[in-house]
Amino acid sequence: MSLRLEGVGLTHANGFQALHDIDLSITQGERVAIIGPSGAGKTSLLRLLGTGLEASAGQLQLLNGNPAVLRGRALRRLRSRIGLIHQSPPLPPRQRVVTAVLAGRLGQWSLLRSLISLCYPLDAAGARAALEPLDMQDKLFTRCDQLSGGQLQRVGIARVLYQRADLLLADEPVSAMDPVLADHTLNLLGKVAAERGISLVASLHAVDLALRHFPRIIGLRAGQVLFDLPAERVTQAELDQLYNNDSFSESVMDADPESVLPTVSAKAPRRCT
Ligand SMILES: Nc1ncnc2c1ncn2[C@@H]1O[C@H](COP(=O)(O)OP(=O)(O)OP(=O)(O)O)[C@@H](O)[C@H]1O
Repeated sequence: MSLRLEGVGLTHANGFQALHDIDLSITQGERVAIIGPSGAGKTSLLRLLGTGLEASAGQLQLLNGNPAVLRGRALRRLRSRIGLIHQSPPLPPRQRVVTAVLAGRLGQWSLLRSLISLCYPLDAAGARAALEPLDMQDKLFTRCDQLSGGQLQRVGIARVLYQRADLLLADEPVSAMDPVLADHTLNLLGKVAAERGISLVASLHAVDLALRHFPRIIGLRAGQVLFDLPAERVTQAELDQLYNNDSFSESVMDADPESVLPTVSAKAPRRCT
């Protein structure tokens, strides 16, 4: 069992309850996409699974450990086994790509080795190997503040690949990538997870990518699981219910079509002739 949640709730520091009574089991090796409207709680759930936030109710088991009772070295060891891919990787702007990737193993190295690696890359070949499948090897010594959003996301992914985590969590991992790169990157993550027999849990706004790359889909809405289904059983009706937004659909319905259409078509990409 990679993870199990029983009656889990999450209340943020300001008192807002982002997750309600979540029951969920993900077995070793499963690949699961979490989809749902903006504000549904996808990031909150992934941060909880990444031990960045603590559940305010219920029980959470991660890689057979209970993060709520772990402290000090035991908690650090659990964290070092979880690879968290951020939508916007929090990388120091002046850091070189090689150092950012090698930081994936800081939690597994001794303090001395970690400090040396931060100043002098001890395993540049390992970092290059992690960057290669993402076509980023030529940026090995580039500073992070000289990368595009999609390139930064790929560095964040290379860092987690280098980490060799036992559980992969990804929050909108391809949101800044073009469609071809996004497809390639999700293929790669799925392949790595399958080869290593580890679970991959990713939040995605692109429903087509979720359905294509993940065998199991969890629909999250207003902090609750609306459905948890094999990808082939997710229907259009389920998606309509998941993304239903009364305020927007009413305002679009009420609007004069003439006033809406020109705005939409003005944004649409044009074919080259
Ligand atoms: N640190 C925080 N403090 C207080 N409320 C928060 C915090 N982080 C998120 N929230 C609230 O929790 C709810 C869920 O937010 P979350 O970021 O998990 O949603 P999401 O599904 O990832 O959204 P999006 O798709 O827009 O990224 C939102 O209403 C948000 O305002």
